[in-house]
Amino acid sequence: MPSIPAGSTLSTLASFRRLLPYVRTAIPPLAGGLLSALGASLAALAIPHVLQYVVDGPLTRGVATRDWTGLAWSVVLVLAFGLAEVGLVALRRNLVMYPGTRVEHAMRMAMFRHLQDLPAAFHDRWPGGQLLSRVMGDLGTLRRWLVFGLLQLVLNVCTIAVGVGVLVATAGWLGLVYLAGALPVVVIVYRFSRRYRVISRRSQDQSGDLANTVEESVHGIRVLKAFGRGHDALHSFTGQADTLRRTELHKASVDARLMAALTLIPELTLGVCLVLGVWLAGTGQVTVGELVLFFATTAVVNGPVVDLGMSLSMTINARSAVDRYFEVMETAPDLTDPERPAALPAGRRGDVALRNVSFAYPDADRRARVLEGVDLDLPAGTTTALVGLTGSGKSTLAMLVPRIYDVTGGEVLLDGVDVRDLTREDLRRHVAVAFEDPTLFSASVRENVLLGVPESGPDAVDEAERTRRMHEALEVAQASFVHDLPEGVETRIGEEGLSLSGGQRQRLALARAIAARPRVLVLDDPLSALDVTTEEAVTHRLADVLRGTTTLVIAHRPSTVALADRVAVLEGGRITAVGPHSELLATSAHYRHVISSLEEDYVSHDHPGSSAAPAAPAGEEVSA
Ligand SMILES: Nc1ncnc2c1ncn2[C@@H]1O[C@H](COP(=O)(O)OP(=O)(O)OP(=O)(O)O)[C@@H](O)[C@H]1O
Repeated sequence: MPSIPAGSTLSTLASFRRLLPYVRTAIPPLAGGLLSALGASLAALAIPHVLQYVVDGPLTRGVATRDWTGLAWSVVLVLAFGLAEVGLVALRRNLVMYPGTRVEHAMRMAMFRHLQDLPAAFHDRWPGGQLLSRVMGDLGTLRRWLVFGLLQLVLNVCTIAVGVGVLVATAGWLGLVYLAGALPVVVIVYRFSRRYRVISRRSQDQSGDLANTVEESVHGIRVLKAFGRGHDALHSFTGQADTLRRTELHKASVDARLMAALTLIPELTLGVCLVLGVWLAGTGQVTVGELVLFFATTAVVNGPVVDLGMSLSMTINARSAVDRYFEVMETAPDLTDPERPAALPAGRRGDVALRNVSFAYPDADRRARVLEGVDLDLPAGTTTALVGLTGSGKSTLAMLVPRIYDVTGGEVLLDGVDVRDLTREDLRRHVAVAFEDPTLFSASVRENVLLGVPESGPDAVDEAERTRRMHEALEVAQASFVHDLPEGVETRIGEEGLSLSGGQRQRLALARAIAARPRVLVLDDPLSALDVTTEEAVTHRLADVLRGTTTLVIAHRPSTVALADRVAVLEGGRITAVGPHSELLATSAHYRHVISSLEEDYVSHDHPGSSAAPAAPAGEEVSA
């Protein structure tokens, strides 16, 4: 499990206070809902008073005087209070329903936005399932608490307070005896809260882990099937599901013990009160009507005492949900826009320069730098292939240009401006990326390809131009297969393009980068899944399109090197040589070594039986 914070040291009140910005607009309707609920409770508490009046008044006198008017009025009053209770409960439901869903929606949107702003290092560390369970499950828990648990908690406490006040005022000692029953309740509730909080947090974390396992298994279903590991995945899932089940059972048993105590203690107290009450009435210290009022009121109060358990557990679950939500929200997005963003100079066309760049992954040892003192110029309009042995840091270097990660030291300049001084929007507009492992979204081919073409804003591109760009990009990327899809470019492709082949997905990702018409194109081995013929066709067309665009292409295959004007060699975290392919072959032993290992990989893994000849730039001979 990565270093995800567990639990919070904040008090419950301080923890909930963080909700204020989201619930502010919901406070008036929620308060209205609370008042309606309190009104309903008061109406319920008023009914015993009418009963006392009936017993001590009309019932006693009416039998002797046959005056039933008072009794009739009492019946009308009981009916009126009953109807008021029902009406106020309905009003409460209506008042709280919409604000609750609004708060949930706003918090969900805020979290999603925040997740987009969080650095790639955060997503390296946090499993998707944990985030999913926070965005979905925890916010659902919080909504239910806001519209039900919170109101219920306040309502229960108020009803109990008013009810106990009425009991003490009605029957003095008898009321105090009832109140004494609250002492063990307070101790039990305190101990329960401490215990339940730990279990509640554990259960929510375990739900997140389980969601993560489902996500990983579904995502990697092909690998699991290919290696016949479905059974192992099921085994691991069953283990986690069992652990969660045990935690839930533990939670339920702690909850049930509280419920039992909250049911038993008031009943026992009531038994003592009954004996005492009968004696008090027998000795004339209270009237029969007062005794009826007392016990009818305890009947109203006992319900909220029992419900207190449920509203408390809902509150504790909600508190864990709030903690889990803010653990994500309070993670600072370190890839932020500068306060005073710089503008790219007009008339320049994408010079990229890396100056004394060093980089270490956030969780790695600071001394274990992947890059150290990298200096590299990518002149505007040129194509540079980046080569190096596996693990030498090529992808890492490429990710520094679009600020997927920020440099640890040094600077990356785009047309002389540090990329950290640009807004991310500006940067994304000018730098497009295609990765080896392309992600496509559950959307149409058109939407996927045009992802980087702005629809609105100062650089908005009109619909006709968007369509033109899409067709051009699809043609360059040799992705004409989209026209054979059931609805052509309007066909929705599955999550991450799972319904397409690896090569088809790569070509769409490449088309997406091309359609964005960036100043700078970063291609991380974007042709690796293509067959020889398609690769040659794409390479040929790409060379035309790349003219005028500054391109950094990570080469895992000799053929990709063929695209480049120059080659940069990454070795031991540094750029050790830059120059045309032929020059490097003559001067750099390491380059020859890298190229020969690329050729070996190419022939033995990718294209057995083929030679590396097409890979070499025209007129060059590749040799180790
Ligand atoms: N997210 C990450 N967190 C920590 N270390 C990482 C991360 N990604 C890569 N690394 C490490 O950084 C080093 C460079 O990785 P990188 O992917 O940049 O190499 P590469 O040259 O592109 O490799 P390949 O040719 O195999 O794709 C490797 O040692 C790798 O283990």
